[in-house]
Amino acid sequence: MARIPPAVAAVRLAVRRALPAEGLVLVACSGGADSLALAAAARFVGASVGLVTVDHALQAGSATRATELATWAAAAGFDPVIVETVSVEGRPGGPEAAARAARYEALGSAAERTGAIAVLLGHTRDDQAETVLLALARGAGPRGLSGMPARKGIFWRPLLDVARADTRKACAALGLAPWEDPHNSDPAYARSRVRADALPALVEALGPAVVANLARSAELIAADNEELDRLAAAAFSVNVADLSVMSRAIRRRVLHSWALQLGAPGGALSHRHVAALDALVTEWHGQGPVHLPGGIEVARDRGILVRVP
Ligand SMILES: Nc1ncnc2c1ncn2[C@@H]1O[C@H](COP(=O)(O)OP(=O)(O)OP(=O)(O)O)[C@@H](O)[C@H]1O
Repeated sequence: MARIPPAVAAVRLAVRRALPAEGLVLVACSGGADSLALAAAARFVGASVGLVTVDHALQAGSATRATELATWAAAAGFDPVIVETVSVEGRPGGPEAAARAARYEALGSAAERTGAIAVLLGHTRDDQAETVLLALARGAGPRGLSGMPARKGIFWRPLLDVARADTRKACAALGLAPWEDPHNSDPAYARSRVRADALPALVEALGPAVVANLARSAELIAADNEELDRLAAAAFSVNVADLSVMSRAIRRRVLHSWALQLGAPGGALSHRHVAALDALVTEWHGQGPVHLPGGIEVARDRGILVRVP
């Protein structure tokens, strides 16, 4: 029997560890090397595996590419095979954020329609290391430094421990020709520059373990972060007397989650906003209301934090 190429074996092992014993899973496949290698491995190890590809209709030829991928998937035995065409226009944020939001929405609705228990995403260890570096560079707190979770709801990332080089090698070994997204090498994006320059420079200076080590830091921080979130949820209060006796770490989490509950958009809510809320508790000198994103105002009124109507 022919020996299985190590990269193919590595991807299959990671997928085998993540997949449930039964139930439909959908692979979210862009046609890029990561999600193509993921799809091939899931098809090999999984009992019931479908494939969904999203056409954002932003690049020339995207519909043809989606059709070609769907044709391959059907021939390879994925069932169901779904092409979701989404409209990115008229959504808030930049084009990248809009495309991402539309994509996750379409993937979620495909899962709902088909009764799939999970949607598998192809993020690799390298993606995780890039995410952590970007988070460090913008001064993120533990939440950002936790990187991408291996599971969040129906979205699972089985390849977070797999090197990107292995997904490429696996595709080559299986005779699959991945699509190269021009966005990924466009230096206009910070992530592309991290991928092309910053991370390779760190590897050059500090050795190849840097990538796995950054990903491991994310995992360690994520575990602590989750525990702090649990403690904050249990201690939740907007009463100044209660807030004053909490540790800073817990109090700021309580204030952050309250701001989200009030409807402040998570993406726009920054460290600065939470610090201003914190000052209502710890540096009180009769200051005016704190302005949060989303037009929300919060003030301190007789020992309680309140939303200003
Ligand atoms: N057009 C697409 N159709 C289906 N799945 C996709 C598509 N684009 C990306 N994905 C899925 O998302 C994974 C990550 O892709 P990519 O890195 O391009 O997205 P991202 O914007 O970084 O995602 P995230 O918002 O999760 O960080 C892919 O491996 C694949 O599983």
